[in-house]
Amino acid sequence: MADKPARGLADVVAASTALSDIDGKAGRLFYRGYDIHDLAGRVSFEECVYLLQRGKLPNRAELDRFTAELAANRVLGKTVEALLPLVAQSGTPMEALRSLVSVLSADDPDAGDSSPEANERKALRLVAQMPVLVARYHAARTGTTVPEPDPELGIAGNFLLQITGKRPGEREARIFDECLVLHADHTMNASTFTARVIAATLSDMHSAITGAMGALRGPLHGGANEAVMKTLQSIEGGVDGVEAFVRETLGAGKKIMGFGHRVYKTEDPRATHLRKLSEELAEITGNRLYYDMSRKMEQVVKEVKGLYPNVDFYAASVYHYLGIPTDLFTPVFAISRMSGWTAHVMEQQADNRLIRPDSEYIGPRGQKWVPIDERP
Ligand SMILES: CC(=O)SCCNC(=O)CCNC(=O)[C@H](O)C(C)(C)COP(=O)(O)OP(=O)(O)OC[C@H]1O[C@@H](n2cnc3c(N)ncnc32)[C@H](O)[C@@H]1OP(=O)(O)O
Ligand SMILES: O=C([O-])CC(=O)C(=O)O
Repeated sequence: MADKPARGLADVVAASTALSDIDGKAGRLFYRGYDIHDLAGRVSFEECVYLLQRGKLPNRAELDRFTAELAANRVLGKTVEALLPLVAQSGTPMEALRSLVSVLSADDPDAGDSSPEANERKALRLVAQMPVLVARYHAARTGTTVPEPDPELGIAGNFLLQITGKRPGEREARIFDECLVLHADHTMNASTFTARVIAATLSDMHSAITGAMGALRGPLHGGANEAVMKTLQSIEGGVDGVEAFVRETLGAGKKIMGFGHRVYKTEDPRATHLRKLSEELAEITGNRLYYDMSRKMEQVVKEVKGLYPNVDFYAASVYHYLGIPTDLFTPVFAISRMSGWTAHVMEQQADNRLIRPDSEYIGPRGQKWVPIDERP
């Protein structure tokens, strides 16, 4: 007989990883041993991708080569190009993009090859393609065209350029770059676990990433950033309406998106940075509304329920201030997390064993089969 399951696998150690580590009590996060507080604002997203996928921080020459390879792979193949206009008319962005990510494998020159070398190339391509895919998807659904990438800009700057149609200010590009670094990896979160389960059957990289996209979409995971923005926009009376909204919502036993975390029992260290970035953008844009509402909401939720904001909470106002449409917030999360997912797939397959836990049977036993015509 199986043991009682840990509900939601809480506290179960499901894999070994050298990619990231969390101290939930102290509110600390590390990528390959580097404290997120040391990386945020200091390394570019490209350096962070290299760190996760290749195992070390790159030196100048390595980074230049890697950046050039990423830029060379910012293209979509003919199958995705053909399907984009059709898929862009359907469902939500995450549903459409999940399907399109799956289609990327049709044009991948390494399709059918899951060797470590092929996986490394696929991992780089997926990180390079994802921002272009989101921008092209957005253009297809709005009937606009995407500006050519600017060779002077990195992944973050080019994404803002392609989504807003305007060259971002230097500070805005750096702020978004920092957001991508902050979201890159996070131990055994639901989407990463999904990717590893798929990878552990020795399936292919694109299958694992497609599954991860599906898991990220839900509002209990990456979908929360979009939900936070919608919540802020739904509150009447701006800052003055926040307290009543929070008390009413929590009083009714409902959740407020962007708060709480399975692992952090204190402030999520990424929220510390995102709060500062939100405040800075409130100043730059001259629009403090969503930052001030967020501060108030944070204070009241803490007072009433003792919960802290997670990564999705201040990411919402930051992305809004950067001019990103609300329904693309979760795709933006995927642009960043692609680096972690792909690295986890490679790590899983480098030392693989099928992931197949047990279950506790709670149904009836001793049932007797009855012919179909005699069943009540
Ligand atoms: C990138 C990310 O994935 S970060 C997380 C993004 N998700 C969200 O922001 C959604 C809102 N938050 C939540 O739903 C949860 O905090 C999760 C899903 C993140 C973590 O879930 P779990 O560890 O399973 O905690 P669980 O949902 O059981 O919550 C424990 C208690 O705190 C309460 N709680 C947790 N989060 C919240 C919240 N955001 N609002 C109100 N109450 C909450 C629960 O109602 C529960 O209370 P109870 O013991 O009185 O019933
Ligand atoms: O770790 C988790 O459960 C969710 C999270 O914060 C993330 O994926 O960044």
